[in-house]
Amino acid sequence: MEDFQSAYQEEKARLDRTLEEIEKQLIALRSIPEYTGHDFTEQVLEASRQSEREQLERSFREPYFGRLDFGEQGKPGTPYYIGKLGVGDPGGKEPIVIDWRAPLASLFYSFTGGESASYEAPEGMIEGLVYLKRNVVIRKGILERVADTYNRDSEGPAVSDEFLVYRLGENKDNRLRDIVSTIQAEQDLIIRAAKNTALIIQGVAGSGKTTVALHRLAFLLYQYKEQITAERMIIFAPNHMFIDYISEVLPELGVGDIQQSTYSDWAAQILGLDTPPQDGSETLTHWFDVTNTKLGRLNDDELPGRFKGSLKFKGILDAFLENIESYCVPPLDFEPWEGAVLSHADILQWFEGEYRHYPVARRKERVLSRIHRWIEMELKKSPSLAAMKERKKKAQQREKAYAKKWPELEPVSLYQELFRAKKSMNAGFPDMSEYIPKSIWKETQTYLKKQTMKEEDLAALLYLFTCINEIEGHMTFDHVVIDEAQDFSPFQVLVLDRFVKGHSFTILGDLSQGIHYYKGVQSWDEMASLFRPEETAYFALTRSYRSTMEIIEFANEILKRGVGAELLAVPVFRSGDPVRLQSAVGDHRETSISQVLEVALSGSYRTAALLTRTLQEAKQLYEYLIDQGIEVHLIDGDKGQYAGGISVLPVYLSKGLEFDAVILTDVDTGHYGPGDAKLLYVGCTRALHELWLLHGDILPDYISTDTPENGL
Ligand SMILES: Nc1ncnc2c1ncn2[C@@H]1O[C@H](COP(=O)(O)OP(=O)(O)OP(=O)(O)O)[C@@H](O)[C@H]1O
Repeated sequence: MEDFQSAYQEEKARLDRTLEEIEKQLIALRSIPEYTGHDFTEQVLEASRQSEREQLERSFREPYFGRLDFGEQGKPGTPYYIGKLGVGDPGGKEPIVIDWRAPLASLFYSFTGGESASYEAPEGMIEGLVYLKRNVVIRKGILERVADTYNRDSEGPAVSDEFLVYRLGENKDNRLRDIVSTIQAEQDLIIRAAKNTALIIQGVAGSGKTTVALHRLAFLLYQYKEQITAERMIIFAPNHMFIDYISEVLPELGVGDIQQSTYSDWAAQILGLDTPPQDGSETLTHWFDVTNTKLGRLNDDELPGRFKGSLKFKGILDAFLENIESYCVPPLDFEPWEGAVLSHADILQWFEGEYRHYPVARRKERVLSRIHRWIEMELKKSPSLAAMKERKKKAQQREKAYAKKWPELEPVSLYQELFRAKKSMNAGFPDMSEYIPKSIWKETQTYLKKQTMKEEDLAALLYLFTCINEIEGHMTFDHVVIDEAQDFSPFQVLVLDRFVKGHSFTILGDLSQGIHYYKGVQSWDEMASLFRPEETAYFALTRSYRSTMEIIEFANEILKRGVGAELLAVPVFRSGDPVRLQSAVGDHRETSISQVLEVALSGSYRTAALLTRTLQEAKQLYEYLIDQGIEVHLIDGDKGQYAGGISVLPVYLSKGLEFDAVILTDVDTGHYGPGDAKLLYVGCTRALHELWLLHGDILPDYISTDTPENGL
């Protein structure tokens, strides 16, 4: 207690000094009048002062969160303070606060106890001793908590989890938060991994994948500031609501302007489509239909998403395009008017000779504009103005007709051509129908005729785009994050790689949460095979930070029994209430649900979710609760924003989100079949503190009934 008091006093004094210094710097900066003129250099200087002012203001509220006492070999320990942003000392050599991304700060995360410690600095490996690792909580400039997670002078060599457990026990608000003060060593390795690598991360539910990926972006921007820009980095997330849910982490880390998109939105923009095809609620309802027991047992050739996401489909497109150059140029001379002839041989020479370095769509464009210029030159040779006019009119019509004889070199038209019936295909294109499963070929042909497309077609369309067009500089990325990557297909990633410099990817997901069995991957080897071994690195995160031990153990049991999974989540030692099973059938179903909701929310929890099996049930429950005067939000897959509070949603839409309390309804064999263990696993692992399962008569056999029934 005495130690704690003195540590608190010591930190209080240090905080006062730091705040004083920050204030001094702020006053100095604010005293410089704001520049509003037109001189470019001055404008740049003003922008930099403005950003410095904003950073100092943020540092003033929370200057740092950690202290590390470190001494190089043979030297005594020096205290270093680590914050979300570094604060320089105009008068001294050492910064007052070290940015969490700086090399020395890595020790704060990677040091897990033991005799010596080292970190990689620009000048080489630095070795020494860690004397103290201390967490401090400062809110609005006030010191709230001091907790030592390692002290060389006290008993026990390892770094304690106490502060982490305290942090995890807090209730969450509506958005995902940064974790700079408690990044764990295994997460830090991922955050600081080298840029030009395709990182593939398999992480159990709640292992911090999304959070870590966002921190990695902030790190890369700091570490490679000369080579990369925020605008050229992108996070692909499963839907707009998820983008909204994660939207506060990067600004909190002082990083803005990173693009956040769904694959569909991005693809639509590249392809110039007016509306991006989405996996809307209609498609999801189809694939998550409880009554269709056949759905979970279809093979890849019966699942359009998996077939069109496979490298086999890419092979079909390659074969389709293989000879495209040979049938691009129409096999005839061009004659704009009688007597003026541009031979087929000349046109071919332009297309296959002079312009051969360009992609085909560009070559077509170049050849056609050269023909146009040739016409203009020829027109000038006309014997009279009247003859010239006459020729021009004719030439315009014939030029148009000639251009139409060229195949349309545009991704959507080519894709439609691929699915066209043999008899109506344009000359030269090979018939690939025998290589595409009949049902998929027919279905795709039908909707393409109606000028509609599905999300599953986007990888192929983008691939066609990259085969016939050049990828311009403004389309490329310095780094790409793919979240929920188990739902991405190898073909999607292969196409994306064409837009990414140096295969700089962070690909993260959890195969145990692969509930969209109709698309995505079943093994990470499918992704790794897209890159050379030296370009990839694989990480596994097995520790789960979100839920209590009771919830993790319960969810693990579902995976063990339901899918025979062996790689299970290891909980952080944070204990809570037991998972509760509660019968809620027939007439009592709805009243039980609202009673449980009341109990679950009687504490200090801020967010709760009612997870139903289907969208239809979510809608009904939502109506019922609204009628009861309870304020709830329906999440139906089409919403762009996450409102927090109490949410009602089908379990398959809960992926990626988390809630203080989760109530799963209708957990019985009527709603969850033998193939639905992963779906329930996803639902259960959304809960931070409390989990309730409301059920009918027979529970699925992968639910552990060791958990006692808890009457209300
Ligand atoms: N080192 C950490 N310190 C504190 N909290 C952490 C840490 N790592 C993760 N968390 C918390 O754990 C929760 C889960 O994190 P996140 O959503 O990033 O995990 P995930 O692996 O993407 O989850 P899922 O796949 O289940 O959606 C979040 O509340 C996050 O703040």
